[in-house]
Amino acid sequence: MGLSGSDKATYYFTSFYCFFLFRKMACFGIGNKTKGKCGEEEEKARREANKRIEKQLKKDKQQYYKSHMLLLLGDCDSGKSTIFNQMRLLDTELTAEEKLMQYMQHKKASGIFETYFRVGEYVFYLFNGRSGWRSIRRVFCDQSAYILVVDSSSYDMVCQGDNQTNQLQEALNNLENLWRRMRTMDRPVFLFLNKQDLLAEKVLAGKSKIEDYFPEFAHYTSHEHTTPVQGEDPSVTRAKYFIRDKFLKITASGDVDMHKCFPFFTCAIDLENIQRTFRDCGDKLNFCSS
Ligand SMILES: Nc1nc2c(ncn2[C@@H]2O[C@H](COP(=O)(O)OP(=O)(O)OP(=O)(O)O)[C@@H](O)[C@H]2O)c(=O)[nH]1
Repeated sequence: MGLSGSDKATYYFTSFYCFFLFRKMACFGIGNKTKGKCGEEEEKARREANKRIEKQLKKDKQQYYKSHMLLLLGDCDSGKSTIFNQMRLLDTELTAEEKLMQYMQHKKASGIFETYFRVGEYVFYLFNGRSGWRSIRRVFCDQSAYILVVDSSSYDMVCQGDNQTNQLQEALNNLENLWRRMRTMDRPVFLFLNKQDLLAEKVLAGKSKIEDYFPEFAHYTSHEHTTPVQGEDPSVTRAKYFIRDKFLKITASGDVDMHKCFPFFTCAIDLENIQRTFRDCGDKLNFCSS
Protein backbone atom coordinates (compact mmCIF):
# COMPACT_ATOMS: atom_id res chain seq x y z
CA MET A 1 0.00 0.00 0.00
CA GLY A 2 1.17 3.60 -0.43
CA LEU A 3 3.40 3.39 -3.48
CA SER A 4 2.92 1.61 -6.74
CA GLY A 5 4.55 -1.75 -7.34
CA SER A 6 7.51 -0.28 -9.23
CA ASP A 7 8.15 2.28 -6.48
CA LYS A 8 8.00 -0.43 -3.91
CA ALA A 9 10.53 -2.47 -5.87
CA THR A 10 12.83 0.57 -6.26
CA TYR A 11 12.54 1.39 -2.58
CA TYR A 12 13.52 -2.06 -1.44
CA PHE A 13 16.11 -2.58 -4.14
CA THR A 14 17.90 0.68 -3.20
CA SER A 15 17.68 0.06 0.53
CA PHE A 16 18.90 -3.49 0.39
CA TYR A 17 21.52 -2.79 -2.26
CA CYS A 18 23.05 -0.07 -0.06
CA PHE A 19 22.91 -2.38 2.88
CA PHE A 20 24.68 -5.26 1.11
CA LEU A 21 27.21 -2.90 -0.49
CA PHE A 22 28.06 -1.56 2.91
CA ARG A 23 28.44 -5.09 4.23
CA LYS A 24 30.66 -6.12 1.33
CA MET A 25 32.84 -3.06 1.86
CA ALA A 26 33.14 -4.00 5.47
CA CYS A 27 34.11 -7.58 4.54
CA PHE A 28 36.89 -6.43 2.23
CA GLY A 29 38.09 -3.83 4.68
CA ILE A 30 37.32 -0.94 2.31
CA GLY A 31 37.58 2.31 4.20
CA ASN A 32 39.60 0.58 6.84
CA LYS A 33 43.30 0.95 6.18
CA THR A 34 44.45 -0.05 9.63
CA LYS A 35 42.99 -3.56 9.55
CA GLY A 36 44.98 -6.01 11.57
CA LYS A 37 46.15 -3.63 14.28
CA CYS A 38 43.14 -3.89 16.45
CA GLY A 39 41.08 -6.49 14.53
CA GLU A 40 38.66 -7.39 17.26
CA GLU A 41 37.68 -3.84 17.97
CA GLU A 42 37.15 -3.14 14.29
CA GLU A 43 35.06 -6.27 13.92
CA LYS A 44 32.95 -5.14 16.86
CA ALA A 45 32.56 -1.68 15.35
CA ARG A 46 31.50 -3.22 12.02
CA ARG A 47 28.95 -5.43 13.73
CA GLU A 48 27.53 -2.44 15.55
CA ALA A 49 27.37 -0.42 12.34
CA ASN A 50 25.54 -3.31 10.67
CA LYS A 51 23.12 -3.47 13.53
CA ARG A 52 22.45 0.26 13.26
CA ILE A 53 21.75 -0.05 9.54
CA GLU A 54 19.45 -3.01 10.04
CA LYS A 55 17.58 -1.08 12.73
CA GLN A 56 17.22 1.94 10.44
CA LEU A 57 15.98 -0.23 7.58
CA LYS A 58 13.40 -1.79 9.86
CA LYS A 59 12.30 1.68 10.98
CA ASP A 60 12.10 2.90 7.36
CA LYS A 61 10.03 -0.11 6.44
CA GLN A 62 7.61 0.52 9.31
CA GLN A 63 7.34 4.18 8.36
CA TYR A 64 6.83 3.25 4.74
CA TYR A 65 3.83 1.16 5.67
CA LYS A 66 2.40 3.98 7.75
CA SER A 67 2.46 6.57 4.95
CA HIS A 68 -0.65 6.70 2.86
CA MET A 69 -1.75 8.64 -0.20
CA LEU A 70 -5.42 9.44 -0.33
CA LEU A 71 -7.50 11.10 -3.00
CA LEU A 72 -10.63 13.00 -2.02
CA LEU A 73 -13.50 12.59 -4.45
CA GLY A 74 -17.10 13.67 -4.32
CA ASP A 75 -19.77 15.92 -5.73
CA CYS A 76 -19.90 19.70 -5.44
CA ASP A 77 -20.44 20.94 -1.92
CA SER A 78 -20.10 17.50 -0.38
CA GLY A 79 -17.38 18.83 1.94
CA LYS A 80 -14.08 17.87 0.29
CA SER A 81 -12.43 21.27 0.74
CA THR A 82 -13.65 21.53 4.31
CA ILE A 83 -12.06 18.19 5.17
CA PHE A 84 -8.93 19.13 3.25
CA ASN A 85 -8.59 22.47 5.03
CA GLN A 86 -9.18 20.93 8.44
CA MET A 87 -6.31 18.53 7.83
CA ARG A 88 -4.08 21.23 6.40
CA LEU A 89 -4.20 22.88 9.81
CA LEU A 90 -2.50 19.76 11.12
CA ASP A 91 0.56 20.10 8.88
CA THR A 92 3.36 18.83 11.05
CA GLU A 93 7.10 18.69 11.09
CA LEU A 94 8.11 15.61 9.18
CA THR A 95 11.38 13.76 9.40
CA ALA A 96 13.94 13.85 6.61
CA GLU A 97 12.83 10.44 5.31
CA GLU A 98 9.19 11.51 5.26
CA LYS A 99 10.15 14.67 3.39
CA LEU A 100 12.03 12.61 0.83
CA MET A 101 9.04 10.38 0.35
CA GLN A 102 6.84 13.45 0.05
CA TYR A 103 9.14 14.78 -2.67
CA MET A 104 8.94 11.51 -4.58
CA GLN A 105 5.15 11.48 -4.38
CA HIS A 106 5.00 15.14 -5.33
CA LYS A 107 7.09 14.54 -8.41
CA LYS A 108 5.08 11.56 -9.39
CA ALA A 109 1.73 13.28 -9.07
CA SER A 110 3.08 16.11 -11.24
CA GLY A 111 1.77 19.14 -9.51
CA ILE A 112 -1.47 18.02 -7.95
CA PHE A 113 0.06 17.09 -4.62
CA GLU A 114 -1.77 19.11 -2.02
CA THR A 115 -1.00 18.52 1.63
CA TYR A 116 0.39 16.08 4.13
CA PHE A 117 -0.30 15.66 7.79
CA ARG A 118 0.18 13.28 10.64
CA VAL A 119 -2.61 11.72 12.68
CA GLY A 120 -1.37 9.52 15.49
CA GLU A 121 1.24 7.22 14.02
CA TYR A 122 0.18 7.75 10.41
CA VAL A 123 1.33 10.22 7.80
CA PHE A 124 -1.18 11.03 5.09
CA TYR A 125 -0.66 12.70 1.72
CA LEU A 126 -4.00 14.13 0.76
CA PHE A 127 -5.07 15.17 -2.73
CA ASN A 128 -8.21 17.15 -3.24
CA GLY A 129 -9.93 16.04 -6.44
CA ARG A 130 -11.47 19.51 -6.60
CA SER A 131 -11.57 19.65 -10.33
CA GLY A 132 -14.03 16.80 -10.23
CA TRP A 133 -13.86 13.25 -11.42
CA ARG A 134 -11.61 14.06 -14.40
CA SER A 135 -8.60 14.69 -12.15
CA ILE A 136 -8.66 11.17 -10.82
CA ARG A 137 -7.26 9.79 -14.06
CA ARG A 138 -3.88 11.38 -13.36
CA VAL A 139 -3.41 9.93 -9.93
CA PHE A 140 -5.75 7.00 -10.05
CA CYS A 141 -3.12 4.30 -9.81
CA ASP A 142 -0.89 5.96 -7.21
CA GLN A 143 -3.32 6.05 -4.35
CA SER A 144 -3.40 3.92 -1.25
CA ALA A 145 -7.13 4.51 -1.12
CA TYR A 146 -9.92 6.80 -2.29
CA ILE A 147 -12.16 8.88 -0.11
CA LEU A 148 -15.61 9.43 -1.49
CA VAL A 149 -17.27 12.33 0.29
CA VAL A 150 -21.07 12.37 0.25
CA ASP A 151 -23.47 15.01 1.49
CA SER A 152 -25.78 12.74 3.50
CA SER A 153 -28.27 15.55 4.01
CA SER A 154 -28.81 15.97 0.27
CA TYR A 155 -31.56 13.36 -0.04
CA ASP A 156 -34.08 16.12 -0.79
CA MET A 157 -31.84 18.25 -3.04
CA VAL A 158 -31.24 18.34 -6.78
CA CYS A 159 -27.91 18.60 -8.61
CA GLN A 160 -26.88 22.11 -9.56
CA GLY A 161 -25.87 20.87 -13.00
CA ASP A 162 -29.30 19.81 -14.28
CA ASN A 163 -31.62 21.01 -11.51
CA GLN A 164 -33.31 17.65 -11.75
CA THR A 165 -31.25 14.67 -10.57
CA ASN A 166 -31.53 13.89 -6.90
CA GLN A 167 -28.17 14.70 -5.29
CA LEU A 168 -27.98 11.65 -3.09
CA GLN A 169 -28.91 9.45 -6.05
CA GLU A 170 -26.11 11.10 -8.04
CA ALA A 171 -23.64 10.24 -5.27
CA LEU A 172 -24.86 6.64 -5.37
CA ASN A 173 -24.35 6.58 -9.14
CA ASN A 174 -20.84 7.99 -8.71
CA LEU A 175 -19.91 5.28 -6.26
CA GLU A 176 -21.27 2.68 -8.66
CA ASN A 177 -19.03 4.07 -11.42
CA LEU A 178 -15.98 4.25 -9.18
CA TRP A 179 -16.59 0.72 -8.00
CA ARG A 180 -16.86 -0.57 -11.56
CA ARG A 181 -13.66 1.20 -12.60
CA MET A 182 -11.82 -0.19 -9.63
CA ARG A 183 -12.77 -3.77 -10.30
CA THR A 184 -9.21 -4.82 -10.96
CA MET A 185 -7.59 -2.69 -8.26
CA ASP A 186 -6.81 -3.75 -4.78
CA ARG A 187 -7.56 -0.36 -3.22
CA PRO A 188 -10.07 0.41 -0.49
CA VAL A 189 -12.66 3.15 -0.75
CA PHE A 190 -13.40 5.16 2.36
CA LEU A 191 -16.93 6.44 2.21
CA PHE A 192 -17.31 9.63 4.21
CA LEU A 193 -21.04 10.03 4.83
CA ASN A 194 -20.62 13.68 5.58
CA LYS A 195 -22.84 16.44 7.00
CA GLN A 196 -24.28 14.17 9.65
CA ASP A 197 -25.17 17.25 11.69
CA LEU A 198 -27.34 18.60 8.87
CA LEU A 199 -28.94 15.22 8.27
CA ALA A 200 -29.87 15.00 11.96
CA GLU A 201 -31.32 18.52 11.87
CA LYS A 202 -33.47 17.72 8.84
CA VAL A 203 -34.74 14.43 10.21
CA LEU A 204 -35.60 15.96 13.58
CA ALA A 205 -37.31 18.95 11.97
CA GLY A 206 -39.59 16.45 10.19
CA LYS A 207 -40.36 18.80 7.32
CA SER A 208 -38.56 16.92 4.59
CA LYS A 209 -39.20 13.20 4.74
CA ILE A 210 -36.73 10.71 3.30
CA GLU A 211 -39.54 8.40 2.09
CA ASP A 212 -40.79 11.18 -0.21
CA TYR A 213 -37.55 10.82 -2.17
CA PHE A 214 -36.62 7.21 -1.42
CA PRO A 215 -39.93 5.36 -0.89
CA GLU A 216 -38.17 2.20 0.34
CA PHE A 217 -37.24 4.08 3.51
CA ALA A 218 -40.81 3.56 4.75
CA HIS A 219 -40.09 -0.18 5.17
CA TYR A 220 -36.49 0.11 6.29
CA THR A 221 -35.41 -1.30 9.61
CA SER A 222 -31.86 -0.71 10.85
CA HIS A 223 -29.48 -3.60 10.73
CA GLU A 224 -29.07 -5.41 14.05
CA HIS A 225 -25.49 -4.34 14.66
CA THR A 226 -25.99 -0.62 14.22
CA THR A 227 -24.30 1.27 17.01
CA PRO A 228 -26.28 4.40 17.88
CA VAL A 229 -24.35 7.30 19.30
CA GLN A 230 -25.21 7.92 22.91
CA GLY A 231 -28.18 10.25 23.17
CA GLU A 232 -28.92 10.09 19.44
CA ASP A 233 -32.56 10.11 18.45
CA PRO A 234 -33.58 6.68 17.00
CA SER A 235 -35.08 8.39 13.95
CA VAL A 236 -31.66 9.90 13.18
CA THR A 237 -29.92 6.55 13.65
CA ARG A 238 -32.41 4.90 11.30
CA ALA A 239 -31.94 7.60 8.66
CA LYS A 240 -28.16 7.53 8.67
CA TYR A 241 -27.98 3.73 8.52
CA PHE A 242 -30.53 3.68 5.70
CA ILE A 243 -28.27 5.96 3.66
CA ARG A 244 -25.18 3.96 4.61
CA ASP A 245 -26.85 0.70 3.56
CA LYS A 246 -27.82 2.14 0.17
CA PHE A 247 -24.13 2.75 -0.54
CA LEU A 248 -22.99 -0.56 0.90
CA LYS A 249 -25.48 -2.41 -1.27
CA ILE A 250 -23.51 -1.18 -4.29
CA THR A 251 -20.15 -2.18 -2.87
CA ALA A 252 -21.42 -5.57 -1.75
CA SER A 253 -21.89 -6.50 -5.39
CA GLY A 254 -19.06 -8.00 -7.43
CA ASP A 255 -15.81 -9.40 -6.12
CA VAL A 256 -15.78 -8.05 -2.59
CA ASP A 257 -12.44 -9.63 -1.79
CA MET A 258 -10.67 -7.53 -4.41
CA HIS A 259 -11.38 -4.19 -2.79
CA LYS A 260 -13.35 -2.99 0.15
CA CYS A 261 -15.53 -0.08 1.12
CA PHE A 262 -15.38 1.30 4.64
CA PRO A 263 -18.14 3.74 5.64
CA PHE A 264 -17.70 6.53 8.19
CA PHE A 265 -20.26 8.99 9.53
CA THR A 266 -18.51 12.33 9.33
CA CYS A 267 -19.04 15.97 10.11
CA ALA A 268 -16.37 17.96 8.28
CA ILE A 269 -16.76 21.03 10.46
CA ASP A 270 -15.89 18.97 13.54
CA LEU A 271 -12.08 18.64 13.59
CA GLU A 272 -12.11 15.96 16.26
CA ASN A 273 -14.49 13.83 14.21
CA ILE A 274 -12.34 14.17 11.10
CA GLN A 275 -9.10 13.41 12.95
CA ARG A 276 -10.63 10.31 14.48
CA THR A 277 -11.90 9.24 11.07
CA PHE A 278 -8.45 9.56 9.50
CA ARG A 279 -6.91 7.58 12.35
CA ASP A 280 -9.46 4.82 11.70
CA CYS A 281 -8.65 4.98 7.98
CA GLY A 282 -4.95 4.51 8.82
CA ASP A 283 -5.77 1.48 10.96
CA LYS A 284 -7.83 -0.03 8.14
CA LEU A 285 -5.07 0.59 5.60
CA ASN A 286 -2.48 -1.02 7.82
CA PHE A 287 -4.76 -3.94 8.44
CA CYS A 288 -5.41 -4.32 4.68
CA SER A 289 -1.69 -4.26 3.84
CA SER A 290 -0.58 -6.63 6.61
N1 LIG B 1 -22.90 21.79 8.73
C1 LIG B 1 -21.96 21.24 7.96
N2 LIG B 1 -21.50 21.93 6.89
C2 LIG B 1 -20.55 21.36 6.12
C3 LIG B 1 -20.03 20.07 6.38
N3 LIG B 1 -19.12 19.80 5.43
C4 LIG B 1 -19.05 20.85 4.62
N4 LIG B 1 -19.92 21.82 5.03
C5 LIG B 1 -20.21 23.08 4.38
O1 LIG B 1 -20.68 22.79 3.07
C6 LIG B 1 -20.23 23.77 2.14
C7 LIG B 1 -19.50 23.10 0.99
O2 LIG B 1 -18.36 22.48 1.49
P1 LIG B 1 -16.99 22.36 0.63
O3 LIG B 1 -15.98 21.76 1.54
O4 LIG B 1 -16.68 23.65 -0.02
O5 LIG B 1 -17.46 21.32 -0.48
P2 LIG B 1 -16.60 20.76 -1.71
O6 LIG B 1 -16.93 19.33 -1.84
O7 LIG B 1 -15.16 21.09 -1.55
O8 LIG B 1 -17.23 21.56 -2.91
P3 LIG B 1 -16.57 21.88 -4.37
O9 LIG B 1 -15.33 22.69 -4.12
O10 LIG B 1 -17.67 22.62 -5.08
O11 LIG B 1 -16.28 20.55 -5.02
C8 LIG B 1 -19.35 24.73 2.93
O12 LIG B 1 -20.13 25.85 3.29
C9 LIG B 1 -18.99 23.95 4.18
O13 LIG B 1 -18.77 24.77 5.30
C10 LIG B 1 -20.55 19.36 7.53
O14 LIG B 1 -20.19 18.21 7.83
N5 LIG B 1 -21.52 19.99 8.25
